[in-house]
Amino acid sequence: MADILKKDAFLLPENVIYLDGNSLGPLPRAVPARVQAMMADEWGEMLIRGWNKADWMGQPSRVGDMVARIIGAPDGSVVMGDTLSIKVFQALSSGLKLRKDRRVILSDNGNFPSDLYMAEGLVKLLEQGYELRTVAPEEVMDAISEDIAVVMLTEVDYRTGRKHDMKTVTELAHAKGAVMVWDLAHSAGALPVDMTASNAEFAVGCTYKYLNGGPGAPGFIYVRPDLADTVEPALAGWLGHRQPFEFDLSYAPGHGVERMRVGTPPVIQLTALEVAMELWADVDMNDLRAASIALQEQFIAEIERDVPALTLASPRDAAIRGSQVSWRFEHGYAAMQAVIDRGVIGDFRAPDIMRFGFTPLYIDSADVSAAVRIIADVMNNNLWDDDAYKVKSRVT
Ligand SMILES: Cc1ncc(COP(=O)(O)O)c(C=O)c1O
Ligand SMILES: Nc1c(O)cccc1C(=O)C[C@H](N)C(=O)O
Repeated sequence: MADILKKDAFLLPENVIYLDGNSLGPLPRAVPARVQAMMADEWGEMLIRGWNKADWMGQPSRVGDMVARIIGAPDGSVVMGDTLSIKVFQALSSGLKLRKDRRVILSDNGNFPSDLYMAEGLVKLLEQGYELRTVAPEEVMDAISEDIAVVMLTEVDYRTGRKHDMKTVTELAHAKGAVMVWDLAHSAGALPVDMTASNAEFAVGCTYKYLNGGPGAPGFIYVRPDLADTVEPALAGWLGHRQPFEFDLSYAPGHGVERMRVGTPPVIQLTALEVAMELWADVDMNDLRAASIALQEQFIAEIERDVPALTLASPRDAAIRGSQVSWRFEHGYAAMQAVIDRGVIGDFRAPDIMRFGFTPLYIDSADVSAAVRIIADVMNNNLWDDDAYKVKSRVT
C-alpha cells in the first residue's frame, strides 16, 4: 500500500492520538508562520490595498480551485465562503428554483441537523405547499418519487459513517426529474469524490474537518458548470454581483459560480486554509481511501477482540462506510471523556455514539493499536464510571 503518512506536516500535541479530525482537523505545521506573514506583510503593510495587491478578492475562487481538485470538479466550479449551513441554504434554494413546478425536498433522518433546519426554514419562508420530507437513510432510494423537487443528502452520515452511493442516488434522482444536492462535509478530504462523474447539480461542504482549515474555516459550494451561469442565488450579496464595485442598486448575478459569493471573504481564515490545502498536492485520493479503510478495519477487529462492551454502529462493509468508526455504548458520553482524558481524542454524539475518525495523513497503524489499548483499559476496568464525567459539554 502506498505510504501517504505525513505526520511531520502537522503540529500534534505530545501523547495525544487524534481520532477527531472528522470534526476539527489538526493544525498543519506550515500554517502559523504563513498566517503571521500574511498579517504582517499584507494586512499590516498593504492595508486596504491588499484586496488588489495580495489578491484577497480572488482568494475564494483560487482556494475553490484547490478544493475542486479534491472533489473531482473542474477549476472554476467551486467557490469558498460563509458557513456550510449557509451554503446548504443557497444550494437548496437554487435547486428549488430549477424545479419550480414541484414542492418537496427529500432528505434522510441521518442528515446533520443544520441541513434539515435550513430546509425547514426555507420551506416556512416559501409557504405555498413546500414540504421537507425525511426518511430513514436505507429508504431514500424508494422515496425518490416524481413529486420531489430536490434530493438533499449528506454523503457520509455524521453519526454512523454510513455512506450513500453518490452516483446511483443521483442517477435515480435525475431519472425522476429531481435536482441533487450533496453535502460533502464528511467526504471532502476523506475519500475520493467525483463531482463531474456524479452529474449532481450542487455540492457543498466544510473545510475545518478533513481539509484542516481550522475552526471557522469557510464552507464551499460547487455548481455544475453547465448551470452556473443560469442558477438564481437566493442570497444575493454584493460580492456575488456581476460588478460589485459599480455599486448598482439592483442585483445582477456574477459570472458562473462567483454568483454564490455573498459578502466579504474571511481572508485570514482563507489564508490558513490555502496553506493547509498545499498538503494535498501529492495525495492520491485512492491511496488515501485504501489507507483509511485499512486503519478502520484494524480498529474494528481490535476493538471487537478486546472491548466486548462496545457495539458497532457503523456499517461493517467498508464500501458503505466513510472514514470514521462509531460504537454504541449506553454511557458513551462519560466513557468518551475518560478516553479523552487518557490521550485518545474521539467524540460523542447523542444519544449513545462514541465516534472515531481516521485520517491517514497523520494516523498510522501503531496509533490505532495504542488507542485500542487505552479504550480497552477504560471500558474493561469501568474507568468511565465516575461522577467526574457527568454531561457538561457535548462538543466532544
Ligand atoms: C453534514 C454537516 N452539515 C452541516 C454542518 C454545519 O456546518 P457549519 O457549522 O459550518 O454551518 C456540519 C458540521 O457542523 C455537518 O457535519
Ligand atoms: N462545526 C463544529 C463546531 O463549530 C463546533 C463543534 C463541532 C463542530 C462540527 O463540525 C460537528 C460536526 N459537523 C459533526 O459531525 O458532529
